[in-house]
Amino acid sequence: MEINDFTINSIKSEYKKGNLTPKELLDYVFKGIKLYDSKINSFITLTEEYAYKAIESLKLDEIDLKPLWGIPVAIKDNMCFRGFKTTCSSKILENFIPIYTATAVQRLIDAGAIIVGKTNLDEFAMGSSTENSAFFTTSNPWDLERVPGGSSGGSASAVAARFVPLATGSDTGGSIRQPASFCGVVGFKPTYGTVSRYGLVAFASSLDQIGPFGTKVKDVELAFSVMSGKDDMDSTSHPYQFTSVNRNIKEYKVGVIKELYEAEGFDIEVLNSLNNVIKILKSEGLKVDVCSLPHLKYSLPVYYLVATSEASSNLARFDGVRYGLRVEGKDIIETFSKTRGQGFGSEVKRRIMLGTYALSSGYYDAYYLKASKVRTLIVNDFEKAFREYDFLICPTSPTTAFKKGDKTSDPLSMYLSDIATIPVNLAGLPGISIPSGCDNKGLPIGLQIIGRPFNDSEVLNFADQLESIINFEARPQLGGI
Ligand SMILES: NC(=O)C[C@H](N)C(=O)O
Repeated sequence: MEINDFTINSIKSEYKKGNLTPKELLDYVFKGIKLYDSKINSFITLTEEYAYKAIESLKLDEIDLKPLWGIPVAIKDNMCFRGFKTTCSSKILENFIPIYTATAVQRLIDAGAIIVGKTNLDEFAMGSSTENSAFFTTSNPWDLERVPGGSSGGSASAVAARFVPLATGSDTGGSIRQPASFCGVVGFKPTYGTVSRYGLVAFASSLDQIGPFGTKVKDVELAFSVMSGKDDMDSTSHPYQFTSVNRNIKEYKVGVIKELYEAEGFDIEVLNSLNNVIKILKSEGLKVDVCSLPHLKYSLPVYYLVATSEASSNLARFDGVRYGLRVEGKDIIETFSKTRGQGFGSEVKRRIMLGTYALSSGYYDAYYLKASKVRTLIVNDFEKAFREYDFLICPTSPTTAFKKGDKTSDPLSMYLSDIATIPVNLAGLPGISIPSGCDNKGLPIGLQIIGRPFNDSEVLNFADQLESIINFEARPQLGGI
C-alpha cells in the first residue's frame, strides 16, 4: 500500500473508493511508528489495542456524516483520555490514569477519529524544545540532532514524520506554533475560548488553548471545526460556531509586525523567507505595510509573570494527596515537599517559585498586577492594528530548529524562542504557523498569521490560499515503510 499524500481528504477518498480500509491504515501507522519512533520518540504511550477495537464500530455509511471517520490522531499527553495514562511528561503524574476524557478529545472521537497514542511534551508544557520531558527528548524528523520545538514537540514530530495525519497540541505561549514551525507542519492556536479546556491539565488558565497539527491547513481547519464550540464543563468556553469562509486572498490587508521584523535575534534566512512571503502577497495584489505594535517588547516579561503566577496556583494540586506520586514524609508538610521536590523537574520548579514570588503579598502589585496592566496595553496594540489590517504576519520563531542541548543551560535564550508567539496568547487571538520555506541547512521555516479574535475561519481561509501559493512540498526523509 502506498500512501503518498497523508491528508484527511485523500485518506477519506481512498476509503470511499475501496482502496483502503481503516484496518490497513492502522497497520501502516503502527508499522511506521515501530520502525522509526525509536529514533524520533514522539510517543509516550501507544493505544494500539484500543485503536483496533475502535475501528470495529466505524460504519462505512457514516463516512460522510463523520468528518474524521477513520482518521488516526495522536494526542498530546497533557489531555485526558479515559483509561490511559496522562503523564504531562512529569514524574509526578507518571502513573496517573484519568477517569474522564477531555472534551476536545471526545469531540474528535465522536467525529470518527481513532486515537493511536499520547505524545511527548515539555513537562507540564513548560519549554520550547521538549527537552524538559521527564522521560526522554524527542528528535526533529528533519535532523535527529535537533529539537522538534516545544512544548508539543511529540505531536509536531509525529505529524512531520507522517506517523499520523493529525495531532493535538496545547499552546500557552507558542507550544503549537513554534514546534509546527520547527517541524515544517501546520499548527493552529485558535482564539482563546473557542476550544474547551476541560480535561487539559492546566498550566496557565488565561493563556492555555488546545489546537490541531496537520500537514495542510484544510486538515487543521477540519479538526478545529470538530473540536470547537461551547462546553458547559469549561466556564471560559465561548458559544463559538465554526463556519468556513471563502473570500479571495486579494481582498485582505496585511500588516507586517515591525517589532518582529526589524528585531535583533531573528536569523537572516528566517527574515528572507518572510520577505519572500511579502513579495508573493504584493504580487497577488494585496496591500501589505509594516505596522508597529510598540508594547510588544514587554511580552516576554509579562508572560513570565502571568504564566508563572497561574502555574504556581494550578500546580498546587500536585501534593501527593490527590494525584499521582506520593513520597512519604514524617508529617504532611514533609510529604508535600518530598513529593513535589522529587516529582517536579527543574524548569517546573523554577516557574512555580517565580510565580509564587510574583503573587506573594508585598510583591503582587509590583509584579502580577503590573504585568496584567501591561498585558492590556498589548491587547490594545493589537486592537488598533486590526482596525487597519485583516491579518498580521511575522516569523513564527526567530530561528529554525536548534541543536539539542544548545539552550538547556540558558533559560532566557530558550524563552526567546517564543518571542513572536507569546503576544498572541496574551491577547487571546487566533494564530497559525505554516511552512514558508527552508534555510540553507534544509530546515523548515514557519510563517505566523495572526487574526482578529473569533476570526479563526478568516485566518484559516487566508492561510489555506497562501499555502497553495507557497506550495511547500519538502518533507523529512526517514525511509519507506
Ligand atoms: N506552553 C507553551 O506554550 C510553551 C512556552 N514555550 C512555555 O514554555 O511556556
